[in-house]
Amino acid sequence: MPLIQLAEHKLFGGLQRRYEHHSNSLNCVMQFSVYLPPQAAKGKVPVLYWLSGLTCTDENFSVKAGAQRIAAELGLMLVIPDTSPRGDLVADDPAYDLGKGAGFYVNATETPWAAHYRMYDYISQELPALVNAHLPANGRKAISGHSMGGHGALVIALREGGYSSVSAFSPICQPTECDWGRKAFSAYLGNDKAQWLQYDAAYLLAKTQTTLPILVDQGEADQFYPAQLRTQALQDANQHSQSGAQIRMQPGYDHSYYFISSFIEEHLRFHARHLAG
Ligand SMILES: N[C@@H](CCC(=O)N[C@@H](CSC=O)C(=O)NCC(=O)O)C(=O)O
Repeated sequence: MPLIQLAEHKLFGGLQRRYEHHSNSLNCVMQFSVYLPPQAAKGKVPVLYWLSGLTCTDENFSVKAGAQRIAAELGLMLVIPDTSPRGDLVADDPAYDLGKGAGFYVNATETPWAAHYRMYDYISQELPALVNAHLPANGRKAISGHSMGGHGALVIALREGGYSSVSAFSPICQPTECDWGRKAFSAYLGNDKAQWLQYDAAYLLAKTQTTLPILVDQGEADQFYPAQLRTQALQDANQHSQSGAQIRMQPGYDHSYYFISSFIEEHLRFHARHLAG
């Protein structure tokens, strides 16, 4: 599928671009953003995929996180997808935590969602193939995200392999046991809780024997902590699996992009180290 370039801005010596394409997984037209660091003008570079949270598009992280200055220094390409399928033919819900803007990075099996809501396949398969085919990517990749996107990043990295590292800000760690997750998973996946567990980071981490480098930051003043995020479940799973994940509590920080912009540099340096290794 061809990529149509919608916008381009020079930024810290590199290029911030927005693309549109038809997605076979999602059966609709999608947009995503890319930051190409200056090094990408001369050769292929590693890629960090960023998954955003509820209500976001690709623009929230692009505009608010302040990631591009460090990505330019480190020679990291940033690929920033949308959070759900889009368009008039796509099912939606009036609530902010279901439907458009709330794809939860799962492959829906239930009506009316299954026709388009296949964000797991889109992020883990289709988008990397598209990036590798059309952009100067060197084949090495890492993944990160925030809240619903932190859940998506952890689940995809733990299930798929192939990522050098994973990190998350304020992830929904145990969606099978919180209101956001139970609502979305009932709608998208139905009532069989065995199906839900394949998208539960705490469950997956407890079972894993992975040596994948994992970094998680959680603000202690986050308005969704602990009820929706259930960080303790990830900490328990980490101890159980001895996976060596760094799960850091950050006093005073809330759930917002102010938190993300305070620690994004550390996350990018963490990923760059492992992408180079
Ligand atoms: N509108 C909702 C909360 C929506 C919200 O806080 N979204 C977060 C992600 S939450 C988990 O996935 C977000 O990133 N918002 C975009 C931004 O630019 O801040 C409510 O009122 O509770």
